[in-house]
Amino acid sequence: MRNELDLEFVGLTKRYGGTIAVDEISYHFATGTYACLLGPSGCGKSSTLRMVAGHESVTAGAVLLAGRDISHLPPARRGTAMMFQSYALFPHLSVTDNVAFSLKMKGIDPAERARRAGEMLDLVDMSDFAARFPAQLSGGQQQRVALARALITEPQVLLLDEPLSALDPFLRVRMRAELKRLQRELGITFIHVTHGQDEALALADEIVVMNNARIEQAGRTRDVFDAPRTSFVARFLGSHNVIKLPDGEIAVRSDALKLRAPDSGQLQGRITNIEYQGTHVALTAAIAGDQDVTALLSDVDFFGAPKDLGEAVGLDWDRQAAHPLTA
Ligand SMILES: Nc1ncnc2c1ncn2[C@@H]1O[C@H](COP(=O)(O)OP(=O)(O)OP(=O)(O)O)[C@@H](O)[C@H]1O
Repeated sequence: MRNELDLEFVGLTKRYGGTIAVDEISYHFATGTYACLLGPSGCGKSSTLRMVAGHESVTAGAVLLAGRDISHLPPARRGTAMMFQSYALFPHLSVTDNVAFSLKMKGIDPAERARRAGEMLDLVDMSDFAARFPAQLSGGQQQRVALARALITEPQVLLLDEPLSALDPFLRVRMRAELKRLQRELGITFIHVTHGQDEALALADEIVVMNNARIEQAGRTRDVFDAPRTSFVARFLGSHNVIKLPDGEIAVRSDALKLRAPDSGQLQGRITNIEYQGTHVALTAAIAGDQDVTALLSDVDFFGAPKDLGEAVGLDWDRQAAHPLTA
């Protein structure tokens, strides 16, 4: 459903000289959506985000927010705020002054600035660190300050460019939950750029998968994951097999492939790898046409009827688990 505060890309295009970084992409983000722009390096994610933020000019097309074309407005007047990959805090300013910086630029008086910065630090659970300087904070703490600094402008849309990439894996998972909590509490749209599939699946209500400057597939996260339309999306999201059959290519989730006795099932294969993954066992089999497929079996199923390398197996799947691919 459309809402007057929604964000929309209309034929959004970015060229750098002869390089086309973003090629006429169109998409509508409902207000309050957590969306991830996902894709391999160089596919145009950051350029898209920077055009929304106003840090990069729009070559053609438009970014609409709340019904107005913001494509040519200065960043501070767009209703968006950006949180960068490197948090880019001012080293010589305290946490409070970093957070309050944009209010100072707007000429808001010191008492009001301190009050609103205090509220924001509370929101990101950093009140105890208000007087510290950035160098006295951990990476995760600096990131919370950067979030508070972006949110103090009360944006309708928060733009996040690889916000978790500088954190260690443990902290990354914790901050992921924090981001989701914040987005729910604020009810605003988050557009989060990542090349991590896990991150996108964990956070996003909607994912926009980009490839070669275009949107390859987009929609509700589960809809895209459950029914990839192209081999690129199936491979990029992972956990899928792309299988070439005589009548075309299909994607089948690894956990939907079932083992059968040799000479039964839809495909015949020979086991080439068995990988124990704790709760699951990933079993790879070579099938006709020099292809590999992976079946993800629960540990109980696998160890109930263990297999050996080199054994012949049949492979099968339910009809609704096969998704025909267009390319
Ligand atoms: N300032 C620039 N001048 C020229 N070409 C650029 C510029 N910025 C980006 N590009 C090119 O535009 C394309 C898209 O880059 P962009 O940074 O948007 O990709 P990305 O998907 O964000 O990649 P990454 O995940 O590596 O950050 C790439 O081919 C890149 O080399």
